[in-house]
Amino acid sequence: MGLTGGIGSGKSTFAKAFLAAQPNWTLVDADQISRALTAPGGEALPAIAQTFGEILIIDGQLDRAALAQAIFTNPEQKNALENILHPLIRAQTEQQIQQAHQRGQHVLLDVPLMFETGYDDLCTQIITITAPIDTRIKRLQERGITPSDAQKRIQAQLADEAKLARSHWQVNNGGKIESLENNASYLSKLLAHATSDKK
Ligand SMILES: CC(C)(COP(=O)(O)OP(=O)(O)OC[C@H]1O[C@@H](n2cnc3c(N)ncnc32)[C@H](O)[C@@H]1O)[C@@H](O)C(=O)NCCC(=O)NCCS
Ligand SMILES: Nc1ncnc2c1ncn2[C@@H]1O[C@H](COP(=O)(O)OP(=O)(O)OP(=O)(O)O)[C@@H](O)[C@H]1O
Repeated sequence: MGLTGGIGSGKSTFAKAFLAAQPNWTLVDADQISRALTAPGGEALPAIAQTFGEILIIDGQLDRAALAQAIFTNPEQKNALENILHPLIRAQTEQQIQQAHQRGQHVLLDVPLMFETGYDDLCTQIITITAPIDTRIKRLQERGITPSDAQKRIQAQLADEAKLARSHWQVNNGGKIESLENNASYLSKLLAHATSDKK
């Protein structure tokens, strides 16, 4: 089952509530995989240093804010970073999905760039979380992301309308967090029932 939505839409919050209701499901999270690849000692760091300069890595730690500033203001730099990271993220995602299936678990696959990077091929159905852009910007601000940085990332992503045209389920997260959690729990039960004889 695929899960997507623009930055700050509520994917992680939804995933947590979805999984809490279904112990036989596991989360595969492309953002988490990407962060592990770029954490100290991460597999992608040497190539990032070579392409963007050693200056971006301080005491083994990637300067994520500086790299974000570089890629979200320059499409060529964004391509260069994606060319390094996306094949590695894809390989690890497929590996984690395979391992989960071998354990007999169903997978909730959280990928912010689901359609942009063709991960929809891996999914039988896709849930898209939506919320008005100004609401998302406000929520992201509480997480320390400035409105202008949030706007830049939103502009680098497929619009909600295009995501919804290729999705099976839309969950609106324009309201209270409890309402998102209730919808996640409801949908997880519905989908677990529908997929009870499949992986
Ligand atoms: C630029 C980086 C270092 C900024 O790190 P930061 O800690 O600020 O953000 P984080 O990785 O937690 O991502 C937060 C959100 O930003 C958005 N985002 C990240 N990368 C991209 C991208 N290439 N295009 C569009 N949106 C993106 C996503 O909505 C994501 O959920 C980091 O996002 C990165 O390495 N991006 C490239 C890899 C990628 O494409 N990841 C996202 C999909 S798998
Ligand atoms: N309905 C809501 N009301 C208030 N705050 C919310 C609501 N839903 C999510 N949030 C908050 O908004 C922020 C973004 O939510 P979350 O991390 O779940 O989104 P995301 O889509 O996973 O984000 P990202 O794209 O950055 O990975 C979090 O701080 C979360 O606690």
